[in-house]
Amino acid sequence: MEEGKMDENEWGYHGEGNKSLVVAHAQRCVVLRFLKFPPNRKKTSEEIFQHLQNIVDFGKNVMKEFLGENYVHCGEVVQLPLEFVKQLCLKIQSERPESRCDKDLDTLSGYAMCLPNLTRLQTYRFAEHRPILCVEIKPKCGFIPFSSDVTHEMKHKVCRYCMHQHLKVATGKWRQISRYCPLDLYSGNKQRMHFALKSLLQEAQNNLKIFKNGELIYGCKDARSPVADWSELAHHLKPFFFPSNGLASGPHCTRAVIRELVHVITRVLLSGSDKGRAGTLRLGLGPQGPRVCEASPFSRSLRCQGKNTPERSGLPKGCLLYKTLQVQMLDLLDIEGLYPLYNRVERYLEEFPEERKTLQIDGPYDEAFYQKLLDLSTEDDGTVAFALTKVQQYRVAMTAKDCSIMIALSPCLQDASSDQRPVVPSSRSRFAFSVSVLDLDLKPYESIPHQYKLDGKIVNYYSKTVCAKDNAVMSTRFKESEDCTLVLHKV
Ligand SMILES: O=P(O)(O)O[C@@H]1[C@@H](OP(=O)(O)O)[C@H](OP(=O)(O)O)[C@H](O)[C@H](OP(=O)(O)O)[C@H]1OP(=O)(O)O
Ligand SMILES: Nc1ncnc2c1ncn2[C@@H]1O[C@H](COP(=O)(O)OP(=O)(O)OP(=O)(O)O)[C@@H](O)[C@H]1O
Repeated sequence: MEEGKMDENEWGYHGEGNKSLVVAHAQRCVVLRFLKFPPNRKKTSEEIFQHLQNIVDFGKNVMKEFLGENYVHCGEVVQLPLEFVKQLCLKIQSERPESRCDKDLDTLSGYAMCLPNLTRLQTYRFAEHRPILCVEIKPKCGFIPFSSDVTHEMKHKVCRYCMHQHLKVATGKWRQISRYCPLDLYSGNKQRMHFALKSLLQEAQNNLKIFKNGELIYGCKDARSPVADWSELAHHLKPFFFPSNGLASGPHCTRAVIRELVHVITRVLLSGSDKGRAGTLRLGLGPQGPRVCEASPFSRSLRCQGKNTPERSGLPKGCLLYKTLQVQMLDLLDIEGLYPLYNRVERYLEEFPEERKTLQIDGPYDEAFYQKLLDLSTEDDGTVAFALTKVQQYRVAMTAKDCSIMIALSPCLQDASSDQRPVVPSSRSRFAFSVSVLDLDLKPYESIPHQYKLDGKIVNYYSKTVCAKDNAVMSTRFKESEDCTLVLHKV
């Protein structure tokens, strides 16, 4: 960043999550990511710098190793003029969704992360003039816990996302239950993946966003957001998928465009485009746990039709979904098995608080930290070292369960070379694409008790409320089995 030249008018609000807020440069292909905090919980500049540096180090030393260097963009910590940050904060305030305003942008430290704008195709420093479509997916946890420490039988049948949906709707976070199930997306089975993506398009929540030329055109901010409009989305997408064809508008056109989008995204997700040195995933965790979630409308529909559970097509090893799932599976013990180990570390730290640094609880997230994560043993020898390894693996797994995948697509001519970028065909066009992963901030050690409580709350709510009313729920998720069958055939 050229400090003297920072002008807030060159930056615009781009998006935010629970812990950070992102602004994008109008011309250049970069974003600034600021931390956010509750109004009365201010941190010192030094603490904020260290927090951001830890995020960068964790990306470089851990996530790049696990996921591959082409997928992970760590960025750098930058120091900005305080006046610029203050003015920027005032400028963007009105664009922030109300539901995110419980936290304030950090305007006091002057530190932020500078990252490539992942809604643009990577490899370009400057924004391309060619149109660019970008789909952001937050896939969440793609497996059902296989740990023998799980005490709630329901957790072996229904995935956390599907159970959590019910609690989220009950507490007003979202308006209606989504038909999306992460296990369908991670299945590697094209039909299931199509179903998962179409379900995300129907009920995006915070799991799907679509950007055109860097601008958000689809996705909801909170439960008050208007219902998604597919015909408007199709209007935006039509020039990408049917560039020279006078496909009439109307429901037929909308369906055709959405189908193209779903098919292209599935192909990209199954591609192993990572040709970098790293990404040789050293975990090698095999498929474990059930293949399907009993609450997924897809598997329910198959059962209604008297069919067996779908074949496990499996994800290709090079693809980002496969690698992400492997990192998620570092949660070997489930929170139920992990929590007593966390308590062991806590007791140790109460006795020897000065050891917190040696144990690398708050960093540094270096090569040594990474190496310890590769120990997959689950034999508890009663030591603090064992407990600590499992705690750190759990934090990394939780990070992978909450990250997002960005797919940028740019149309390329039928015969043009793709500048060595991978290309995905659709029926009527071709796209150069890039896949990246974002929000790879290591989950804090302190969040473990919260995770433990939340887990119990999600399962108890689901078991007591939803299972008791199973028939009623069936009718809200998909009215009739024929209806669901129809949807499966259409995609
Ligand atoms: O616990 P979950 O599964 O609800 O995930 C939280 C997310 O909610 P979601 O279910 O995706 O709507 C939540 O997302 P939203 O703020 O709801 O968009 C955050 O990503 C949160 O992470 P952090 O505490 O900010 O680091 C996430 O918390 P972590 O559990 O990943 O710490
Ligand atoms: N490098 C990037 N390029 C383009 N857009 C980005 C980039 N980083 C983040 N974003 C956008 O900003 C949004 C918020 O960022 P991010 O997910 O990192 O926030 P967060 O607060 O850490 O999220 P969470 O709620 O999961 O904790 C993302 O959903 C994405 O749309």
